[in-house]
Amino acid sequence: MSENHRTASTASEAPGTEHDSGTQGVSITLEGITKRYDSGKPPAVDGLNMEIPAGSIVMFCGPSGCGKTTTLKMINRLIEPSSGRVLIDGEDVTDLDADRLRRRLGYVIQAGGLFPHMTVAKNIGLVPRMLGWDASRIRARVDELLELVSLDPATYRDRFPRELSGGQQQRVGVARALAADPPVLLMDEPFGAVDPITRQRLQDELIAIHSELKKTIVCVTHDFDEAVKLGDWIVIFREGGILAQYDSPERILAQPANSFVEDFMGAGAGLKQLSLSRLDDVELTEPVRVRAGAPAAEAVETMRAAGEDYVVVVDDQDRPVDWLIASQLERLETLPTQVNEDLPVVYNRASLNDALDSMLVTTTSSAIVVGKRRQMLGLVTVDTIMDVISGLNGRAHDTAAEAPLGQNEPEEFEIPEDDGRTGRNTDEAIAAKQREDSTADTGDAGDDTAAGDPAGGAIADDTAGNTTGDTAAGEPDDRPAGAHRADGDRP
Ligand SMILES: Nc1ncnc2c1ncn2[C@@H]1O[C@H](COP(=O)(O)OP(=O)(O)OP(=O)(O)O)[C@@H](O)[C@H]1O
Repeated sequence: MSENHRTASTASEAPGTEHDSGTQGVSITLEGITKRYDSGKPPAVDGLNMEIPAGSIVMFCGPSGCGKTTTLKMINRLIEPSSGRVLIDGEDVTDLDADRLRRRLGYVIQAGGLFPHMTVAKNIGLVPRMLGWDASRIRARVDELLELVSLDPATYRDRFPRELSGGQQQRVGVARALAADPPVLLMDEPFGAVDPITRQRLQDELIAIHSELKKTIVCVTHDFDEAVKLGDWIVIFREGGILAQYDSPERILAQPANSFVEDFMGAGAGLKQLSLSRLDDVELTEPVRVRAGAPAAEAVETMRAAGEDYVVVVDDQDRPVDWLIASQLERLETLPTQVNEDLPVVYNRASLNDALDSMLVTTTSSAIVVGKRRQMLGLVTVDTIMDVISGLNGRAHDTAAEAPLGQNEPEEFEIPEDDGRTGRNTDEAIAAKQREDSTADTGDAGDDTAAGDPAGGAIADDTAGNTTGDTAAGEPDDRPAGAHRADGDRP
């Protein structure tokens, strides 16, 4: 289980107070926020109510065009809500002037969003300069932040963004967002533009930074696995900023609230649960260990005495060399000393998913777990992994009581009079209207582009696909707010 998940239960209680390593996170409350870009169309976000607990990481997930970025940008007022309020630590953001807003909300976008003509130090010092800090204070802060994001200040301070790799630019972007020590960090697809290995490293660093600073982090992602890895809580939106589920990763994986969430997660949700647990966290099985080069007959005796039918051969430093079943042992004079490269070996920091992968590749029902210097710690078996899945299902139940509140109260939506239907704002009416709008969008992608949406037709196409599929399936019970309210064990 990742560090952030271990701290999830305390994160929601984190006070919004100062401590030694900086300002801790504060809560964010969305009160019925709606964004309507175009008066003739359904809102991009509709009557969204949501609590984001202080000090937690909340991941916004959902298909393209469902309103994730719009919701995020309404928090820092890059987009003004058409109606509703956003409260940061209980204070309405519309009452905050630009300086106070900058101090409270750091913002990270893809590829860091750095100014190409400014050095790293200038980029990071941008907000402190606007806030009138003196030069020596800014310089000290820049160096402190570069250390925090694992970049050597002397090497990187005076470089320009073009002289950095994608991952380094992203780190500088995070440092810049943290410059004025805001209690809240908003991130929009922060790791979208880097390769998978750098992405994994940056995710691990974000978890480390979060466990040190305890900021409130709201992060938009396309990648559900990233949401599971980073999130204390995950929000899955459907079109129109409608909340399909707001819950812990464990619970979303074990108990998706509706078929939309199930479809969004795709196949293998059970397996994704395994990426929540590390081998470190599970009890390993101790096999019969025998020394490389020893007489095979002795090994058979030791194996029989232990009531087992296989042994693991280790070298004099306890590193695995081979494993042998009884019939193989009986054919040998002495035990092998040559390392069998095909052994399913996994490190103890790996996830259970990694362990299962290694078992599948070698078609064995267990894997050898090693720690520092490749010393064998024990075996993990398929049975252990199955037990963990059942345990996660139980824990998913436990997190239900802590889940933050979230639901939509869609605003009254007038069906145009000449449309031949009557009635307002029923699920069916909205669904029918959306279906119609989506069909119109698909046929006229140029309209969206003209409205200022840079992704234009691509978004319209996706959206049309989803809406038509969902509503045609006729799942009135699938409305997210209803699904939440119907869930008796939630607050
Ligand atoms: N400036 C704009 N003018 C008009 N419509 C917009 C504008 N910005 C976004 N939209 C529309 O609002 C809806 C939500 O867009 P938003 O960017 O919030 O979605 P998203 O979930 O972040 O999508 P993606 O994952 O593709 O970035 C989409 O239908 C989009 O076309």
